[in-house]
Formats: sequence, C-alpha cells, structure tokens
Amino acid sequence: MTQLDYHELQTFWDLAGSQVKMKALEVALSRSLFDVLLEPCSIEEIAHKLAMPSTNIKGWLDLLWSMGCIDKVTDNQYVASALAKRYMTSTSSMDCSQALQFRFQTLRRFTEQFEALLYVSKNNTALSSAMAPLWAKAAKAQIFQEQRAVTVPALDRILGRVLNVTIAEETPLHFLDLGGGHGLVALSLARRFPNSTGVLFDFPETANIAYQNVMAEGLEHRIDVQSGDLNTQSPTGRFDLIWCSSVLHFIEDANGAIKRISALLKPNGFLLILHAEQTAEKKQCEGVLPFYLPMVMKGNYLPKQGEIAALLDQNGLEVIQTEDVIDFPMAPVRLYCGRKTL
Ligand SMILES: C[S@@+](CC[C@H](N)C(=O)[O-])C[C@H]1O[C@@H](n2cnc3c(N)ncnc32)[C@H](O)[C@@H]1O
Repeated sequence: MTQLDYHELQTFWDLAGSQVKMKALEVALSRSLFDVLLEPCSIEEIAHKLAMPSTNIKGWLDLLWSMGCIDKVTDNQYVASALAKRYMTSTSSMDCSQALQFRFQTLRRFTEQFEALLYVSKNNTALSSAMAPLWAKAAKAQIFQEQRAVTVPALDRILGRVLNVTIAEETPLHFLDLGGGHGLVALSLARRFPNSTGVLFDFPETANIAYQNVMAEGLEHRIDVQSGDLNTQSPTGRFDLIWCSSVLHFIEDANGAIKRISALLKPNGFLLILHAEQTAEKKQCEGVLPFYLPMVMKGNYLPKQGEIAALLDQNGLEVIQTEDVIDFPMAPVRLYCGRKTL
C-alpha cells in the first residue's frame, strides 16, 4: 500500500487539534492526574480518585497516552509515563506542573488580546517596576520550577561543555546573577565554584525571596542579595563572571543596561548573555515568535540577530563565543559570551 503524503493543510488542522491536547493536559495537571498514576490504576479507580464519572475518562487518558504522558499497562489500566513522572508529579525534584500551567494561561490570555494589540499604534512597555510584585510571585512558582528542572541543568552543561573557556572549579570567582529570580542559578554557581562569592540582583520583592532561599541553603555568607530596579540602578561590585538570562526583555533601555553591566566586569571577566532573539531564519522564528510575540506586541525587547554581539563589542568586550542553546525554558535562546579586554 502506498503511503500518501500528508495534506498540506494538515499543519493547520493540527493547530486546531492542539487546543484539545492542551486542555486535556491542563485538566490533568490541575487534577494532579499524574500523581494518581504514579502506580497503575484502572479507569474505575481513576474515576473514583478524581471524583468523576467514568464515562469519558478513557478518551481523555488515550489522548494523554498519544501525547506521551501516560503508558498503558492493559487496555483498562494506565500509569504515568517516565516523562510525566519526571516533570508532572508533585513529588519529583523536576516537577514543572505549575510552570506548564502558567505558560498555558499566559499564552491563552495573550491570544485573547492579540487582535486588539494589532490596532495599538505605539506600544509602551508596562512600567517594569509595576511588574515587580508579579515577578516575586513567579519567582516562588514557575521561575523556581523552570530554574530547577531546566535552567540549572543548562547552566551546568554550558559551563561544563559548551563554553570554549574552562573556568577551573577552584577559581575564587566573584560572580553576578543578574535578575536572578528564585536564586537557583546563583546557588548553583556558588556550589560549582566552592571558593567563589557572588551577588544576586533583582527587584526588592524578588530579591527577598531569593534571600530566603540563599539563607535556607546556608550560603548567605557567600551570596550577597542586592535589590533595585535595573532600569535605573546597578549592582555593586566588580565581577569575574556575569550571568544574565532572560532579563533584558523587560528592561526599557537594554543597550544602556548592557553598557552598565559591562562596566562591572573585571579585566578578563566574562559576561554570559542568554536571550531569545529574532533572526531572519524561518525555522528559528517558528520556535521563538509564538512565545515572545506577546511581549514584543506589548513593547518589550526582543534582540535582533547580532544586536547583542554588536553591543558587547561597543562596550569593550570581545565576543569569544556565540551558540544556540535549545534546552532553555520555553524556546531556544542565543548565548553570547563576551570577555572584557580593557
Ligand atoms: C524571566 S525571569 C528570568 C530569571 C532568571 N534570570 C532565569 O533565567 O531563570 C526575569 C527576571 O528579571 C527580573 N527583572 C525584570 N525587570 C527587572 C528590573 N527592572 N530590575 C531588576 N530585575 C528585573 C525579574 O524580577 C525576574 O526575576
């Protein structure tokens, strides 16, 4: 039998179908289905545990099975897949349930505003200081989960294998985690470099949360948590390594911020900037725009290809490496590593 090619409209039919998949997963997460399915359960047991009639459960479970979230033990018995056990159960140290639900909700809210935003003639970034309390809430939930499950493993991979420059573990670094959120990146840097000290800088509300996390790990003597608005204030100190991931989107003058951050580097110090950017490549736009367009339409900053490299260069940094990082929260980012040459 000849295998027919997919119809060229299939991509767009799939888009319509993905709404149903999203809802099926969202309900599963909000009802903690994967916690229930840590052990194999029959349809009747699932219905009982979730206090639902068993009528339509099988279809829901089969859809989640087709999406890789559930395995079938028998035709009537299901268990969470290894992937769901890792990322979607409350007892897992990689749990991203809240982070995923947050992504679903925020992108849905954006789709409701999409058309209206096309008619706004000039987009003004919402005053970023007004966002501060929301960031603090995010730092406790989705930033925490994504830093733990995705960003910190990516940081380890970048420092261990991706970066062309090896920084010896015993180096007495002074590092800066700019817009550090929950604080797991700063904590991870402190552990990786046992002789290091560091600064985490964020809005006061978020810095408070990061400080509690640093205290809980007993590292307050090594990590100084500083607070302020990066639009007008800079961290205090001179640094060997600065980590700046997914922060510049929210800064009113990203160029000015890069200038101020670059000035904080010691000679030969490294600035690692990791942000989604918009390139001229169709595939790359497909990966980035669905997630970053909402911010762009509201006036936030999405660097264009090469823009960050040019800014590093203008500020006395030699761009020693650029790299696509595809294992970052939500969408691929581009890593720029600059070294201060002055
Ligand atoms: C998307 S989160 C990224 C967190 C962290 N860098 C990471 O990659 O996991 C953005 C962070 O930047 C912080 N931020 C945004 N605007 C800021 C500003 N004007 N001043 C200080 N921090 C800011 C937020 O509070 C939040 O913690």
